[in-house]
Amino acid sequence: MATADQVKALIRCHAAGDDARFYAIAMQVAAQAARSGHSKFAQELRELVDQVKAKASAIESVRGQKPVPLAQPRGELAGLLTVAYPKTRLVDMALTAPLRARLDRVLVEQRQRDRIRAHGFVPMRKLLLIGPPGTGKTMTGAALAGELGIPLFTIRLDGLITKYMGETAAKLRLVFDAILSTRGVYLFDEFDALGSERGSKNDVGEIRRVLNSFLQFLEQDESDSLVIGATNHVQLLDRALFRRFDAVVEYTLPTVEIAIRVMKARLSLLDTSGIDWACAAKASEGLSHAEITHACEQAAKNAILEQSAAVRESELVCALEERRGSHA
Ligand SMILES: Nc1ncnc2c1ncn2[C@@H]1O[C@H](COP(=O)(O)OP(=O)(O)OP(=O)(O)O)[C@@H](O)[C@H]1O
Repeated sequence: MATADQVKALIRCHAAGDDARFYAIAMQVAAQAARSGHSKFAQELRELVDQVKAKASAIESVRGQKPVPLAQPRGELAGLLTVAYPKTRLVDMALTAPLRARLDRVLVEQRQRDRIRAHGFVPMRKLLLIGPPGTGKTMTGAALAGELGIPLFTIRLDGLITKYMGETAAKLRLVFDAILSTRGVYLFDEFDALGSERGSKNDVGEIRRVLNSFLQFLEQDESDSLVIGATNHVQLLDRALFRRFDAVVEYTLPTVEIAIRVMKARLSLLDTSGIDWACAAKASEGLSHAEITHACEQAAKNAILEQSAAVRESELVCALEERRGSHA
């Protein structure tokens, strides 16, 4: 039977979340019980520990929260990709219900990808995010990586094209090799650089070639990574690109409700009891999530510099209007 010390140690391990030690002590108790002739109790205890351990490990792998070894792009890849390990979650974003549902669906399919594949289907993993600047496309890449506990690799295509003029297709191959070998969220930001016909006449030929190789790589890619293209200029994109993605997800400027959520979240550490949110939302009309966030930060800093814990509505409205003024 368990000694008083063992019971106390079990409680301490439980409080500290030290599962490994908790199971070890439980097994010690089982061994002692067996030695003292309580073999039925010992057997039951061992089985119980095995069951609980198996359940905990299944939950961990479904959540995809097993620690991912730190991946750091090396050699040539280092100039093409930047890596981050975001802690961002979808709850950190103010999202409309339909957008949230679409992103949740991506996560569900990712978390259950083995089951989906076992039945001969392919989980959703190639996403094209479209919409105006500052509406959360990049943040979505970070949130999906944060939710799945995998690294976020960012590839700036415009940089890739200008920096490696003439050899971009070969560089893209390196990126797609990485996509296959290291599971992560791969975000091709400023994606329109591939679909657009901007730049000098010489660039156009190069961009076409790169676009074609990109489409080929994307089509052949059967990895476990998420490949995300994000663009502010959907009208510039070649329609051929759309078909290669599993889903096209649209981002828009915030509704009144979403604007209020963005402001409340950004100012949550300060006293906002004096703010009429409907009035602040009116002043934020036409602004993106990013611009509203910046205006909140400005109003918050003003309050801090004035040694006040409260953000005044007039300060916030003024900061929002200043941002709107810079649109004109
Ligand atoms: N849905 C959102 N909820 C909360 N904050 C947001 C949201 N969208 C954007 N933001 C804020 O705006 C910042 C910039 O957003 P983000 O870079 O994701 O926009 P984007 O659509 O990728 O813009 P760009 O095309 O200019 O890169 C974020 O870091 C965050 O502070």
